[in-house]
Amino acid sequence: MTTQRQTARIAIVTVSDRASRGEYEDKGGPGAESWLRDVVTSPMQIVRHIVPDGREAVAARLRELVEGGADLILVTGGTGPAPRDQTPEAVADVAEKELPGFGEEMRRASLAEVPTAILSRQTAVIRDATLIITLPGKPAAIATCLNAVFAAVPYCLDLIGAARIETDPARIKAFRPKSA
Ligand SMILES: Nc1ncnc2c1ncn2[C@@H]1O[C@H](COP(=O)(O)OP(=O)(O)OP(=O)(O)O)[C@@H](O)[C@H]1O
Ligand SMILES: Nc1nc2c(c(=O)[nH]1)N[C@H]1C(S)=C(S)[C@@H](COP(=O)(O)O)O[C@H]1N2
Repeated sequence: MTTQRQTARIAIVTVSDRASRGEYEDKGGPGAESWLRDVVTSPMQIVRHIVPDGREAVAARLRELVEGGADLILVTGGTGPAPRDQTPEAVADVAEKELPGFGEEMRRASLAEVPTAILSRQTAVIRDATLIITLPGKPAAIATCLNAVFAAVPYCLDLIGAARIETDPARIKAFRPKSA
Protein backbone atom coordinates (compact mmCIF):
# COMPACT_ATOMS: atom_id res chain seq x y z
CA MET A 1 0.00 0.00 0.00
CA THR A 2 1.37 3.45 -0.84
CA THR A 3 1.65 5.96 1.97
CA GLN A 4 -0.76 8.85 1.71
CA ARG A 5 0.51 12.43 1.94
CA GLN A 6 -0.29 13.94 5.31
CA THR A 7 -0.78 17.60 4.41
CA ALA A 8 -3.88 18.08 2.31
CA ARG A 9 -3.82 20.75 -0.37
CA ILE A 10 -7.24 22.32 -0.52
CA ALA A 11 -8.39 25.06 -2.88
CA ILE A 12 -11.54 27.12 -2.48
CA VAL A 13 -12.77 28.84 -5.64
CA THR A 14 -15.45 31.51 -5.41
CA VAL A 15 -17.19 31.97 -8.76
CA SER A 16 -18.85 35.37 -8.82
CA ASP A 17 -18.86 38.23 -11.31
CA ARG A 18 -19.44 40.83 -8.61
CA ALA A 19 -17.07 39.46 -5.97
CA SER A 20 -14.34 39.14 -8.63
CA ARG A 21 -14.82 42.83 -9.53
CA GLY A 22 -14.77 43.85 -5.87
CA GLU A 23 -18.41 45.01 -5.96
CA TYR A 24 -19.10 43.00 -2.84
CA GLU A 25 -16.96 41.28 -0.31
CA ASP A 26 -16.65 37.54 -0.89
CA LYS A 27 -18.27 35.78 2.04
CA GLY A 28 -18.45 32.31 0.48
CA GLY A 29 -14.70 31.60 0.26
CA PRO A 30 -13.97 32.66 3.85
CA GLY A 31 -17.08 30.76 5.01
CA ALA A 32 -15.89 27.54 3.37
CA GLU A 33 -12.41 28.02 4.82
CA SER A 34 -13.67 28.51 8.36
CA TRP A 35 -15.95 25.46 8.02
CA LEU A 36 -12.91 23.36 7.01
CA ARG A 37 -10.76 24.76 9.84
CA ASP A 38 -13.49 23.80 12.33
CA VAL A 39 -13.96 20.28 10.98
CA VAL A 40 -10.63 19.01 9.56
CA THR A 41 -8.09 18.19 12.27
CA SER A 42 -5.21 16.93 10.08
CA PRO A 43 -2.68 19.31 8.47
CA MET A 44 -3.90 21.23 5.45
CA GLN A 45 -2.87 24.11 3.24
CA ILE A 46 -5.83 26.16 2.04
CA VAL A 47 -5.65 28.61 -0.85
CA ARG A 48 -8.56 30.80 -1.93
CA HIS A 49 -9.30 32.10 -5.42
CA ILE A 50 -12.01 34.32 -6.86
CA VAL A 51 -12.90 34.02 -10.55
CA PRO A 52 -15.69 35.56 -12.64
CA ASP A 53 -18.56 33.39 -13.84
CA GLY A 54 -17.93 31.67 -17.16
CA ARG A 55 -17.22 28.22 -18.47
CA GLU A 56 -13.69 28.87 -19.77
CA ALA A 57 -12.49 30.91 -16.80
CA VAL A 58 -13.68 28.35 -14.26
CA ALA A 59 -12.45 25.32 -16.23
CA ALA A 60 -9.01 26.89 -16.74
CA ARG A 61 -8.64 27.60 -13.02
CA LEU A 62 -9.72 24.08 -12.11
CA ARG A 63 -7.19 22.55 -14.52
CA GLU A 64 -4.41 24.68 -13.01
CA LEU A 65 -5.35 23.66 -9.48
CA VAL A 66 -5.49 19.95 -10.36
CA GLU A 67 -2.13 20.17 -12.13
CA GLY A 68 -0.76 21.94 -9.05
CA GLY A 69 -1.64 18.88 -6.96
CA ALA A 70 -4.83 19.91 -5.16
CA ASP A 71 -6.45 17.07 -3.21
CA LEU A 72 -9.81 18.78 -2.78
CA ILE A 73 -11.35 21.78 -4.53
CA LEU A 74 -14.51 23.45 -3.22
CA VAL A 75 -16.18 25.68 -5.82
CA THR A 76 -18.92 28.04 -4.69
CA GLY A 77 -21.28 29.89 -7.04
CA GLY A 78 -22.51 29.71 -10.59
CA THR A 79 -24.50 26.50 -10.17
CA GLY A 80 -27.93 28.00 -10.88
CA PRO A 81 -29.97 28.36 -14.09
CA ALA A 82 -29.13 32.01 -15.02
CA PRO A 83 -27.25 32.61 -18.28
CA ARG A 84 -23.94 33.43 -16.53
CA ASP A 85 -24.19 30.38 -14.23
CA GLN A 86 -21.83 27.97 -16.00
CA THR A 87 -19.94 26.28 -13.20
CA PRO A 88 -21.48 22.82 -13.90
CA GLU A 89 -20.48 23.09 -17.57
CA ALA A 90 -16.91 24.04 -16.57
CA VAL A 91 -16.77 21.18 -14.09
CA ALA A 92 -18.06 18.76 -16.74
CA ASP A 93 -15.29 19.96 -19.07
CA VAL A 94 -12.61 18.88 -16.58
CA ALA A 95 -14.34 15.82 -15.11
CA GLU A 96 -13.07 12.30 -15.54
CA LYS A 97 -15.79 10.82 -13.32
CA GLU A 98 -18.96 12.27 -11.86
CA LEU A 99 -20.21 11.45 -8.34
CA PRO A 100 -23.90 12.38 -8.66
CA GLY A 101 -24.70 11.36 -5.07
CA PHE A 102 -23.03 14.54 -3.81
CA GLY A 103 -25.44 16.81 -5.67
CA GLU A 104 -28.43 14.67 -4.76
CA GLU A 105 -27.63 14.77 -1.05
CA MET A 106 -26.69 18.46 -0.96
CA ARG A 107 -29.94 19.39 -2.71
CA ARG A 108 -31.93 17.13 -0.39
CA ALA A 109 -30.44 18.84 2.69
CA SER A 110 -30.89 22.32 1.18
CA LEU A 111 -34.51 21.65 0.17
CA ALA A 112 -35.34 21.28 3.85
CA GLU A 113 -34.33 24.96 4.20
CA VAL A 114 -35.38 26.61 0.95
CA PRO A 115 -37.54 25.45 -1.99
CA THR A 116 -35.27 27.15 -4.52
CA ALA A 117 -32.48 24.68 -3.63
CA ILE A 118 -33.84 22.65 -6.55
CA LEU A 119 -32.40 25.33 -8.86
CA SER A 120 -28.81 24.41 -8.00
CA ARG A 121 -27.09 22.03 -10.42
CA GLN A 122 -24.33 21.33 -7.87
CA THR A 123 -22.39 18.07 -8.13
CA ALA A 124 -18.96 16.55 -7.48
CA VAL A 125 -16.41 15.15 -9.91
CA ILE A 126 -12.96 13.60 -9.96
CA ARG A 127 -10.09 14.65 -12.16
CA ASP A 128 -6.76 12.87 -11.68
CA ALA A 129 -6.30 12.61 -7.87
CA THR A 130 -8.51 15.62 -7.08
CA LEU A 131 -12.07 15.69 -5.78
CA ILE A 132 -13.99 18.78 -6.93
CA ILE A 133 -17.21 19.63 -5.08
CA THR A 134 -19.48 22.45 -6.24
CA LEU A 135 -21.63 24.45 -3.83
CA PRO A 136 -24.23 27.20 -4.31
CA GLY A 137 -23.01 30.80 -4.08
CA LYS A 138 -25.18 31.87 -1.15
CA PRO A 139 -22.80 31.91 1.79
CA ALA A 140 -25.43 30.33 4.08
CA ALA A 141 -25.63 27.30 1.77
CA ILE A 142 -22.03 26.29 2.34
CA ALA A 143 -22.36 24.77 5.82
CA THR A 144 -25.65 23.07 4.92
CA CYS A 145 -24.10 21.38 1.91
CA LEU A 146 -20.76 20.45 3.47
CA ASN A 147 -22.49 19.07 6.58
CA ALA A 148 -24.59 16.87 4.28
CA VAL A 149 -21.76 15.17 2.39
CA PHE A 150 -18.44 15.58 4.16
CA ALA A 151 -18.54 12.26 6.06
CA ALA A 152 -17.79 10.54 2.74
CA VAL A 153 -15.03 12.92 1.62
CA PRO A 154 -12.03 11.43 3.54
CA TYR A 155 -12.69 7.93 2.16
CA CYS A 156 -13.18 9.34 -1.34
CA LEU A 157 -9.77 11.05 -1.06
CA ASP A 158 -8.26 7.71 0.09
CA LEU A 159 -9.74 5.91 -2.91
CA ILE A 160 -8.47 8.38 -5.52
CA GLY A 161 -4.93 8.55 -4.07
CA ALA A 162 -5.21 12.03 -2.57
CA ALA A 163 -4.03 13.09 0.90
CA ARG A 164 -5.41 11.47 4.04
CA ILE A 165 -7.59 13.78 6.09
CA GLU A 166 -9.06 13.38 9.57
CA THR A 167 -12.08 15.16 10.97
CA ASP A 168 -13.32 16.18 14.41
CA PRO A 169 -15.90 13.44 15.11
CA ALA A 170 -17.94 15.87 17.19
CA ARG A 171 -18.56 17.83 13.95
CA ILE A 172 -18.36 15.23 11.16
CA LYS A 173 -17.62 11.55 11.72
CA ALA A 174 -15.59 10.44 8.70
CA PHE A 175 -16.77 7.03 7.50
CA ARG A 176 -14.12 4.64 6.20
CA PRO A 177 -15.85 1.30 5.49
CA LYS A 178 -12.69 -0.81 5.71
CA SER A 179 -11.85 0.41 9.21
CA ALA A 180 -15.45 0.64 10.43
N1 LIG B 1 -19.27 34.82 -2.76
C1 LIG B 1 -20.30 35.52 -2.26
N2 LIG B 1 -20.11 36.37 -1.20
C2 LIG B 1 -21.13 37.05 -0.69
N3 LIG B 1 -22.38 36.97 -1.13
C3 LIG B 1 -22.63 36.17 -2.16
C4 LIG B 1 -21.60 35.40 -2.79
N4 LIG B 1 -22.13 34.70 -3.81
C5 LIG B 1 -23.42 35.00 -3.82
N5 LIG B 1 -23.73 35.87 -2.84
C6 LIG B 1 -25.06 36.43 -2.52
O1 LIG B 1 -26.05 35.52 -2.96
C7 LIG B 1 -26.86 36.13 -3.98
C8 LIG B 1 -27.24 35.11 -5.03
O2 LIG B 1 -26.07 34.46 -5.49
P1 LIG B 1 -25.80 34.24 -7.04
O3 LIG B 1 -24.62 33.31 -7.16
O4 LIG B 1 -27.08 33.86 -7.73
O5 LIG B 1 -25.31 35.67 -7.48
P2 LIG B 1 -25.33 36.30 -8.91
O6 LIG B 1 -26.60 37.06 -9.06
O7 LIG B 1 -25.02 35.25 -9.95
O8 LIG B 1 -24.16 37.36 -8.82
P3 LIG B 1 -22.57 37.26 -8.86
O9 LIG B 1 -22.14 36.17 -9.82
O10 LIG B 1 -22.14 38.60 -9.33
O11 LIG B 1 -22.13 36.97 -7.45
C9 LIG B 1 -26.02 37.29 -4.51
O12 LIG B 1 -26.80 38.29 -5.06
C10 LIG B 1 -25.29 37.72 -3.26
O13 LIG B 1 -26.13 38.54 -2.46
N1 LIG C 1 -28.74 25.58 1.18
C1 LIG C 1 -29.10 26.41 0.21
N2 LIG C 1 -29.06 25.98 -1.06
C2 LIG C 1 -29.40 26.81 -2.07
C3 LIG C 1 -29.80 28.13 -1.82
C4 LIG C 1 -29.82 28.57 -0.47
O1 LIG C 1 -30.15 29.73 -0.16
N3 LIG C 1 -29.46 27.69 0.51
N4 LIG C 1 -30.14 28.95 -2.88
C5 LIG C 1 -30.63 28.30 -4.08
C6 LIG C 1 -30.76 29.21 -5.22
S1 LIG C 1 -31.84 30.51 -5.02
C7 LIG C 1 -30.09 29.03 -6.40
S2 LIG C 1 -30.39 30.00 -7.76
C8 LIG C 1 -29.13 27.93 -6.53
C9 LIG C 1 -27.89 28.22 -7.35
O2 LIG C 1 -27.06 29.19 -6.75
P1 LIG C 1 -25.68 29.65 -7.41
O3 LIG C 1 -25.96 30.06 -8.82
O4 LIG C 1 -25.24 30.80 -6.55
O5 LIG C 1 -24.71 28.52 -7.35
O6 LIG C 1 -28.73 27.42 -5.27
C10 LIG C 1 -29.83 27.07 -4.47
N5 LIG C 1 -29.37 26.32 -3.34
